Amino acid sequence: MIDIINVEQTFGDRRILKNVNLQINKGETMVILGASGSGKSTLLKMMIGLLKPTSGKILIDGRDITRMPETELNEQRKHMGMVFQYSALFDSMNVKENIAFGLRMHTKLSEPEIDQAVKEKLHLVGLDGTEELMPSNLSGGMKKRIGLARAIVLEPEIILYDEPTAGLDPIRSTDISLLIKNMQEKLHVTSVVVTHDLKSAELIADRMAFLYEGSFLEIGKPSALYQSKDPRIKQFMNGLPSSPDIEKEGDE
Ligand SMILES: Nc1ncnc2c1ncn2[C@@H]1O[C@H](COP(=O)(O)OP(=O)(O)OP(=O)(O)O)[C@@H](O)[C@H]1O
Repeated sequence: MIDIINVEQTFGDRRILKNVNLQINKGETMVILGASGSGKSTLLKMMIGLLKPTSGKILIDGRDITRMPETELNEQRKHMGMVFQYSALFDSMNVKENIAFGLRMHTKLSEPEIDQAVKEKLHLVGLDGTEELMPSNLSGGMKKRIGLARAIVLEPEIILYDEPTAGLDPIRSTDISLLIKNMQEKLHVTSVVVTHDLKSAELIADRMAFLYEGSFLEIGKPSALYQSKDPRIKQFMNGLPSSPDIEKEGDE
């Protein structure tokens, strides 16, 4: 379980996250929604220990990663996979080496075992036989899939996704969302997905959390967000243009 307790983040004099609390249960898919700049990626970076909060705690299975020494944090990260917004593949490595990277870093698997693990993960993401391709020869959707294969290669208990469907056309976006769902069903991982893609969120979320200017306004089943009376949530869920009146109304 991931337990975010009273987390605050300031950059200079800007308070980006304000007293954030969120519990993510084992095996669930939590989707974090919110407008650009609301602090979603900042929170995700904290969950994998890339950024330390200004104050507060982040417990993973009861252990506070914000206070862990680097060696222990690295150990913890082996149980976590991250899918980055722009795939973040190594351009000079082929698909196999990109996926095998974590295995070479963190395990002592033999070459045939690595081959087998890469093959299995490529099969899971529907890209059998692409081991020798270079990232420059892959479409955006394929790169996302390879990013996903790389994130699951160490069979993590937690997968964090930063905008997994960003930059994809609607059909590819649905493909990736279904893949995330499929992965969830097969691997029973705990997933945290940051997105503004509502269609994708609906397909994959067990629960949703709506971040607004650094605070959660609502955390609950998707229906709770769709039925919310808060004008700031209604506006986002209905894709309405921003209006100063809505912000004023929401602050009352
Ligand atoms: N290292 C940093 N130093 C200073 N400001 C930062 C830093 N990282 C993020 N910010 C600021 O914090 C705010 C929240 O950024 P964040 O990337 O978390 O938002 P987001 O909700 O993920 O947005 P988007 O959906 O556009 O990716 C932004 O105003 C951003 O400029």
